[in-house]
Amino acid sequence: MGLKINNLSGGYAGNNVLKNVTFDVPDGNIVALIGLNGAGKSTTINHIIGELQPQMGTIELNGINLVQDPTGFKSQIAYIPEQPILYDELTLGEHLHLMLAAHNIDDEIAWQRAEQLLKRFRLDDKLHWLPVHFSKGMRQKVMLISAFMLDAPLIIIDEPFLGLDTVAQKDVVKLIHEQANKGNSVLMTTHLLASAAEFVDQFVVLHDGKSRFIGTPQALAEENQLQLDQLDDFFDLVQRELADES
Ligand SMILES: Nc1ncnc2c1ncn2[C@@H]1O[C@H](COP(=O)(O)OP(=O)(O)OP(=O)(O)O)[C@@H](O)[C@H]1O
Repeated sequence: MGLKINNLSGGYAGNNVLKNVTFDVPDGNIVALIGLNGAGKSTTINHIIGELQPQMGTIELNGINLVQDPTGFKSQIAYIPEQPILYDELTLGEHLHLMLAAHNIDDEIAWQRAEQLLKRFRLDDKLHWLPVHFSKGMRQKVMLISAFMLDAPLIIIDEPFLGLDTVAQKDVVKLIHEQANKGNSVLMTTHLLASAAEFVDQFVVLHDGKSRFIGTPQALAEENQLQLDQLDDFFDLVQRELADES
């Protein structure tokens, strides 16, 4: 089933941002939410993680409605924010244990997943390190490990490549694929359209709080008379269109 967003309108007190946003992230699919700055990507994610209350519409994950059963809904989500959130006084190991406890996961398998991820990101000998010792990219990797070890039905990643070296970026793409291959849903935001086009199933283009296009990378490229590897030019076209309209 996966994530179903139906007719979502919402935003912040006194600022209605989203207008009738509808899209799905089916099981095993990778969907990238894209749009210019201020289009409403973070606002959509804030609604999905339950930080904002919808004015209208529904958000369901595997048949569980966010408003009717917020705990059941949120227990199915792993979320990686754009800016890492770490506690200064907790070591890397303690962060991972805290995340597992918060998700009520206490099993050997989850910890084995964490150990594999630590090795993959070359942090396996740094479990005793405090955040003050981490570089920006390492902080981002801690967030990635904390989220991917949960094996959640829906993983949400805000700008997955931000601050990562090219080796780690490739690792993230592999991890995203692995999640999808297990049948989990992946929702991400990105400004790197041509790179994302290589591995996402669908793009959802948000513009001014509305979903303006939903389809495969191929379809988005064709609609805009671009090659797939030219998709980074898409927003230049949108900007030009907006300038012509005004
Ligand atoms: N806390 C807030 N209170 C009121 N309005 C907000 C708040 N956060 C964002 N907005 C407004 O909501 C609109 C959508 O912002 P949002 O952060 O969702 O955009 P975005 O697509 O994530 O942009 P970016 O690419 O810059 O991250 C913007 O007009 C913004 O000014």
